[in-house]
Amino acid sequence: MPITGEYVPSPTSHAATQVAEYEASGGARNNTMRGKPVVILTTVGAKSGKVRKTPLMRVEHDGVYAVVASLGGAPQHPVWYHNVVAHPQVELQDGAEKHDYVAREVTGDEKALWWERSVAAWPDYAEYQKKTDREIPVLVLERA
Ligand SMILES: C[C@H](OP(=O)(O)OC[C@@H](O)[C@@H](O)[C@@H](O)Cn1c2nc(=O)[nH]c(=O)c-2cc2ccc(O)cc21)C(=O)N[C@@H](CCC(=O)N[C@@H](CCC(=O)O)C(=O)O)C(=O)O
Repeated sequence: MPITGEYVPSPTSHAATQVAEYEASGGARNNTMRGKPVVILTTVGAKSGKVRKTPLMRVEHDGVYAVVASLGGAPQHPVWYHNVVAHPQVELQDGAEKHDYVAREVTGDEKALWWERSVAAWPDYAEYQKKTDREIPVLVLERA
């Protein structure tokens, strides 16, 4: 079910700009970070109910995606993580394709597998985890 409601762009200008250009070009422009592919996650605000869109590194395996709430290894989770926990029905745009997904946080062996896939896609995740005592959450997104 597509997410509807008032879209409020990120206050982080580079993120808001990346979302705008990515969406306006059907995923053809501003779709990478240092040459690696980026996806756009659409969530519903946990408190505001507003529509939020967040550029994230692309982690995918057999049509299943993972999103990594790294925030560069900051001590706190990114705000979008709380949105996904509160409203697991999300949308993800990967290039020209945008679909509905249901997100769930993974733990244990499943998290270890997806963490390996995440670091393979974006090696900096390993550095981020070394920077913080916070365990960086990984959420798996399966087609709704
Ligand atoms: C600044 C803040 O952003 P955030 O949700 O914490 O997300 C921070 C970053 O993760 C976000 O900027 C990412 O896009 C950064 N980022 C990545 N961040 C990651 O965590 N992982 C990545 O893999 C990643 C890749 C990436 C690639 C390209 C790029 O340009 C950015 C990338 C924000 O949007 N705050 C809003 C609130 C947003 C919000 O969702 N509010 C909720 C409240 C939620 C609550 O407080 O419970 C609501 O509306 O109800 C505000 O202050 O108005």
